[in-house]
Amino acid sequence: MNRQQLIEQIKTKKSFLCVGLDTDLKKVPQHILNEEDPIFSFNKAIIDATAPYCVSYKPNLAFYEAFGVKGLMSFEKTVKYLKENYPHHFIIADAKRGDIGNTSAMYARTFFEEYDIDSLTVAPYMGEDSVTPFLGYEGHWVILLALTSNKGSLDFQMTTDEQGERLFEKVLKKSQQWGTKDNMIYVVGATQGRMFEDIRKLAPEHFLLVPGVGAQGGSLEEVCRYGMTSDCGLLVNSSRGIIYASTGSDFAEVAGQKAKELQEQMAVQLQSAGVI
Ligand SMILES: O=c1ccn([C@@H]2O[C@H](COP(=O)(O)O)[C@@H](O)[C@H]2O)c(=O)[nH]1
Repeated sequence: MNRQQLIEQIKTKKSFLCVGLDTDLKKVPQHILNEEDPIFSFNKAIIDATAPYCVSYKPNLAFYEAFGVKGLMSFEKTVKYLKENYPHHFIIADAKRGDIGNTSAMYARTFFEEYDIDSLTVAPYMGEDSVTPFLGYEGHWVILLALTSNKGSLDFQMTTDEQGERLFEKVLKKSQQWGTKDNMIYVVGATQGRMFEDIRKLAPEHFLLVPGVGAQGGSLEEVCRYGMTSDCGLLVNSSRGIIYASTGSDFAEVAGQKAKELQEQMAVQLQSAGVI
């Protein structure tokens, strides 16, 4: 999916919601565990219930790899289900990859050729040759970690050099020599609040993937106030806040309601920013 198509989807659906498929068998309703492929069954129900309200899905690979080959098969089935039934939803593989060049090239092959997923999260800290192998795929995106939602973002990302430049700022500047707003998105945690102002000084037009609304307590309103652009420029993720809103037999219905609530708040933000 290219940038223009993503923007069209956001405007049509009045939503920039990304539903996180962090499927944890310890948290899914009991009856799902009787299914042949419980992870896929859970995902399918969540996807069918939330698809009208979101533009994107983000399976986090950790939740699939934790179950070895079986987990990867559930991941593959989920991606295939999305592509066949909801081809206009932007798929993010949250795998936080990145290695020396030839190894990154194999990761790129996995996600962009084998699975043909729209985008992949990548860690920037091994530098240019670890990121550029992901950038040669038309219609596919690198989502580079810039300023993450966790407390540990203070440990490295917020540290400054002698000139007072913070490490996340260096990442934003340097990486724009490798990729463009048409193939690179940055991760900025919703918990970073007003820091979106600083991010926008360096990346005024890039899309931002924003995890941290919901379970981590980030504010959608604040993210929009400081981070929204005239094209929206945001994909806001919620995983646990949607998919585990109910652990009963009504889990999918309640997930749909939660996604709808977020979509309605997003429509208000898009309208007041003049995006729609
Ligand atoms: O800075 C980051 C980068 C990635 N994540 C991931 O996003 C989701 C958030 O899940 P919630 O349940 O909505 O908190 C999860 O997959 C994280 O690994 C992040 O939270 N922060």
